[in-house]
Amino acid sequence: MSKPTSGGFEKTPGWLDWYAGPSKPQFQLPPGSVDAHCHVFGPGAQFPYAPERKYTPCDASWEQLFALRNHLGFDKNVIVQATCHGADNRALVDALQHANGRARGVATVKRSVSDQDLQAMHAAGVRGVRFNFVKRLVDFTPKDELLEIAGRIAPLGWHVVIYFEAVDLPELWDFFTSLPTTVVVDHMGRPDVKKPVDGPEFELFLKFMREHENVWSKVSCPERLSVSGPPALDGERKAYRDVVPFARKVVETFPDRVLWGTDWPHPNLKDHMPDDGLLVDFIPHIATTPELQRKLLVDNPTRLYWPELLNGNLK
Ligand SMILES: O=C(O)c1cc(C(=O)O)oc(=O)c1
Repeated sequence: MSKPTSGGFEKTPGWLDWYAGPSKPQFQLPPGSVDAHCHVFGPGAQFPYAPERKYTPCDASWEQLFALRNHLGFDKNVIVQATCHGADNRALVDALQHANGRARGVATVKRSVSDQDLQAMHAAGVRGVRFNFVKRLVDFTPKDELLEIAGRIAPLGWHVVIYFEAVDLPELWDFFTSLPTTVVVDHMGRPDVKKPVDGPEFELFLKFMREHENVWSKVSCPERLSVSGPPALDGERKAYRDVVPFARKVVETFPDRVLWGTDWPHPNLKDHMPDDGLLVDFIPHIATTPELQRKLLVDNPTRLYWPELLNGNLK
């Protein structure tokens, strides 16, 4: 049955709802694993979607997100502000405040944000801001405004999350490399997986990480990047194989600067909605040893989002 969006909103035509009844993963997540990229949507009646949004989703509440966390076997979440909420972070902050310390957040802010707002978000668990360059999702924000924001959040110990398409990296390079904080790339900078993994486009992304030790990457979203499929549905255990060489390359080259997330509730998928249990079962194909898995799922996200939990045991 189709899921609702509340508050009098109407879902974007063709919207795919998140998957109900995901399977239990066969891959056992290491203790302390973090789903480091997921979202909440609304609910619209409580937290209206932003007037400037490019899509209207079905609702996806923190209760539903935390139920998925428990079902899949994650310990914690990093909730990333979804573009359908613009720079209104209330749904995100509400989710963080209901998480009992088990969620941290990445917000979207404008130049007009006050220091008091930033402090309040920090107290709720926000640890970063997201700059989005994907044209179908957001209107353009001038770089001087983004740099000003980066300069203001840096002293809080926050980082910048960037979302862009691979073809735009050359043009954005100078801006990205001028950012003063840790920089986390969403979904590997969206490589075109039809192109060779050792071709010039992906090589530029690897060079970006190699030459800048402050740059991290989420090796997430095979369901978005895959061209050949097959989809992670109906028990399919060989899903998204065309993405594996790209994600593996990043995990193995930069094991201490990679993160993984479900991307639940998977905004804007057009073709299918994955079974999140099977998505978790994709992880051992891209992080092939227990050590790489522990770094990807536990050590790295803990270092970035819960540094206060470290007691000298983690590198
Ligand atoms: O590719 C996307 O459509 C997408 C959208 C959003 C968002 O709307 O925030 O977040 C993502 O991580 C991915």
